Amino acid sequence: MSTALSPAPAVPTVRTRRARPRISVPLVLALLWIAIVVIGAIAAPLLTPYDPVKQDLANTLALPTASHPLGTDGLGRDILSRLLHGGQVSLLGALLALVVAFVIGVPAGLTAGYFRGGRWDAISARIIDLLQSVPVIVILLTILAVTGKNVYTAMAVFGLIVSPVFFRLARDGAAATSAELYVDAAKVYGLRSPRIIARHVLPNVRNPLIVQATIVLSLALLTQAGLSYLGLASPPPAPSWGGSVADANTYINQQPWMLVPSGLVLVLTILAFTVVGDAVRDAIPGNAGTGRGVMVARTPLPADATPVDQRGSMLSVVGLSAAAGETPLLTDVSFELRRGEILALVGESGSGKTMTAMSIIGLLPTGVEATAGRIVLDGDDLLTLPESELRHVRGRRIAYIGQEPMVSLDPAFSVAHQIDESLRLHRTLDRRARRDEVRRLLAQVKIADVERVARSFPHELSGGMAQRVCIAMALAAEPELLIADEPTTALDVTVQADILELLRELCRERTMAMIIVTHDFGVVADVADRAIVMLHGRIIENAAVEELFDRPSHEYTAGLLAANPAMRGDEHAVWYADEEASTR
Ligand SMILES: Nc1ncnc2c1ncn2[C@@H]1O[C@H](COP(=O)(O)OP(=O)(O)OP(=O)(O)O)[C@@H](O)[C@H]1O
Repeated sequence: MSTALSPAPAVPTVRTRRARPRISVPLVLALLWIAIVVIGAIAAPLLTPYDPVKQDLANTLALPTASHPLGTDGLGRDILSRLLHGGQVSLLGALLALVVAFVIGVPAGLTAGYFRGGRWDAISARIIDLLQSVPVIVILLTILAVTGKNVYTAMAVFGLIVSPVFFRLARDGAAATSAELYVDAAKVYGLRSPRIIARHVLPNVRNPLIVQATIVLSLALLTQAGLSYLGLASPPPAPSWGGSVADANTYINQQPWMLVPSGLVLVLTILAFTVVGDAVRDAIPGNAGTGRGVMVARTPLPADATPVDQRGSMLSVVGLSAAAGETPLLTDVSFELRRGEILALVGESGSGKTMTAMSIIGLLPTGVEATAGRIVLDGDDLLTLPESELRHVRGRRIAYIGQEPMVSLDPAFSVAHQIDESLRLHRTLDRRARRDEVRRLLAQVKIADVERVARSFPHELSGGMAQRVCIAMALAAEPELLIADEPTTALDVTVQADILELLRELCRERTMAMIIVTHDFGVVADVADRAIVMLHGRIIENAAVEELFDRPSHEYTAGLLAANPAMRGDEHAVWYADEEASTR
C-alpha cells in the first residue's frame, strides 16, 4: 500500500468543443459499470431479498443458483447481497477519501500557486513535505488502533495523506496559469484574486485534477480492501468488498468460485475509474501555437486628426521615478495626456516604456517600486490610491491591451463569455442587454461574423481576430484611457495596419485617450498625435509626431529615425512612409 502517487500532468485545460472526452466503447462500458455499482449500492436494500449478515449454515459455499445468483459464502450468506451492501461502505469510503484529499489539497495548492513565492507558498510547501514523508501504513494502523476499526476514519486519514498530490497539481497548475497574460489582463480589468482563481485559474487545472481524482478513487478502494483484508477497516460481519475478498481467500481451496464475484467487482470498478480518467486525460489538447509575425506596416501619416480635447490634461505624470532595489529604472518621467489624444512611448528595448505604462495602471512587477512622483488621473493621484480603489480604476477607467492577444485571452472560455465578464464587472446591464452589448462591441471592432466569433474559443481565432476581441473586452468598460503595449507586435504584417487603424478610429469616436508603447516609428507615424522618446528610463524628447519626424530635437531620436529601415537617412532623417505606402 503506497501513496507514492505521481500527479497527473498539469496541462492547462482548454475548454472547447474538441476538449470533450471521445466516446469509445471502453468508456461507455466503464461509465455503465460505475452506474451499475453506484445504483446497486444505493438500492441494495431494495434489490436483495437477503440480510447481508444473516447466516444459513445449511447452505454454505454454494455455487450460483436461481435463489443465490452469485452463490453463498462460508457461513451461507448471500454473496450478491454482501457485495451490494458492501458497495455502500466501499464506495462511500473511497469518496470520503477523495473529498478530504480534494478539500485540503486543491484550495491550498491554488492559493499557493497563485501567490507563488509568497509566505503561504513557503509554509504550505513545508507542511506538504511533512505529509509526504510519513509512512502511510504506520499512520493508518496507529489511527485505527486509537480510534477503533472504522472504515470512514481510515479513509479520511488516507485522504489527508494523499492530499499533497492534489496540492502539488493545483499549485503547479495555478503557478503556470497565473503567469499567463490573461490572468494579468483579469487583474487589469479589476477582478479580485479569489474571483480570478475561481474563474480563470481553477478551470485551467480542472482536467488534471479530474484525472487525479479517478486515480485516488482507485487507490482508496485498494487501500480499503487491504485494510478490510486485515480485518482493520470494516471488521466482520459487516459487508465490504475487501472483506468479501478476505472471506473468499479463507475458502480458496474448498470453493475457488467465491473469489470470482468479489475480486471481479473490485477489479472492474478500479478499471472503470482508470478508463474514465484516461478518457479525460486524452481529451486535454496540447497547447495551440499562436504564430508570430514580424511587422513593418507602413501607412501614411493620418490625414484625419484625432479630436484631441484642448481643455487640459486628463492624465498628468509628474516626476515619476521607479527603481528595482537600488537600480533606478525610471527617472523623473513627466508628461501630460489630453482626452482623445494618442501618445506613443517609443524607444529601444529596456528604455522604460513598459515600466512607465505599468506604473500608470499600478501593476509594476514584484520588486519594482515607484520611488517618487505623481500620476494624476482626473484629480486622483494613482500612486497613493489604495489597492481597493485602484482596482476600480483598472479596467474601468484605464483599460489595457497587451502584445500577445492569444495569451491575453483565457483559453477556457468563449469570446462572448470573456467580454460578458468584463461587462458584468464594470457595467450594470441585465443579461439580455449584456448579450446585445457583446455583439455590439464585436461589431464595433469590425468583426464580420459576430455570432460565430462570439461562440468561438481563443484557439479558433487568428491573431488579428484575437486582438480585436481583446480590444472589445477593453472597450466593454467604456474606459477614458487605453494603454496598448506593443498591440501589433505579435500580429501578421497584413493585420497590423488594420488594428492600428481600428484603434485610431475608436479613440476618435469615443474621445478616448491612448498610450501606445512601441519601438516602431512606423506605428508612431500610423496612430500617434504625440510621441515621447525614452532612453535609459528618462524622457529625452516629447513632441508632436510631425515635428518629431521632421525636426527631431535630440540626436538620439534623429539616429533612431535614420536607423529605421523605412527612413532614408538624410540630414534630418526625413520620414518617407508616405512615399513607401503609396508604392505598396
Ligand atoms: N521585473 C523587473 N525587475 C527589475 N528590473 C526590470 C524588471 N522588468 C524590467 N526591468 C528593467 O527595467 C528597465 C525598463 O524595462 P521596460 O520593460 O520598461 O523596457 P521597455 O522599454 O518596455 O523594453 P521592451 O521594448 O523590451 O519591452 C529595463 O532595464 C529592464 O531590464
